Amino acid sequence: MSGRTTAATPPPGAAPPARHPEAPAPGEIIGSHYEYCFGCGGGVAHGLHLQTRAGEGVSVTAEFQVKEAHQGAPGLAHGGVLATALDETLGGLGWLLRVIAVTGRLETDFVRPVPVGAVLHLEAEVVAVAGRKIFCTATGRIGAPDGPVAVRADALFIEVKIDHFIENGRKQEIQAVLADPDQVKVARAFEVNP
Ligand SMILES: CCCCCCCC(=O)SCCNC(=O)CCNC(=O)[C@H](O)C(C)(C)COP(=O)(O)OP(=O)(O)OC[C@H]1O[C@@H](n2cnc3c(N)ncnc32)[C@H](O)[C@@H]1OP(=O)(O)O
Repeated sequence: MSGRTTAATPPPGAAPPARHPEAPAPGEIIGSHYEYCFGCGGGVAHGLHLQTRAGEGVSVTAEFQVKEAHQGAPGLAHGGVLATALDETLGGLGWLLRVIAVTGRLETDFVRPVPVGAVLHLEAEVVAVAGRKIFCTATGRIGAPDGPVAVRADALFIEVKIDHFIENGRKQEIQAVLADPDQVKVARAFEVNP
């Protein structure tokens, strides 16, 4: 964490995270959760195409190659795109806990500019859990897993039920997903999490 006390800082009494027994093994790729997700979907031409991998404990890693379509300033990644990369990597932590969770708060530090063509090596971990609240942190390093830190974030994810998406998403996309047995299977597997 960044050392500040904010809404993304675990309260006293928050529990350490517990890796779910059915979590993907360390090193295993966590597949895209939705083909049209801007962060990880293969169906989005200018998306980030992040491929997240389970790590040790309750952690994940991912790589993001910055493309021309991701620029803000000439030759540099847009800050919002970098925040998306952090957000998507953090979103992968739900697979380690086997809960469905969405971003409630994302506090981002931009430490170094990230050039087009660079590979951002991301890692995220859950710091603590308090009821439905999942406190987590992420870092993005340039060029290598031990490269210079370019971005970091503290975040609060909130556990939700599948209804969060069914009730709020645009009907045509929801109907398409519900008609896909593979997607329904993934979502239901999370719902029976004890
Ligand atoms: C499937 C995985 C996809 C992964 C993709 C990558 C991650 C994403 O980008 S997800 C998309 C972006 N996020 C969203 O769209 C979420 C939009 N927000 C919401 O839907 C709601 O505000 C939601 C669900 C987060 C919380 O609402 P609700 O379920 O009613 O819970 P609510 O009772 O308000 O809050 C629960 C607790 O969280 C706290 N909380 C909620 N939001 C915040 C916040 N922004 N800051 C601090 N605390 C918060 C509340 O204070 C409360 O705490 P306590 O239990 O101690 O009183």
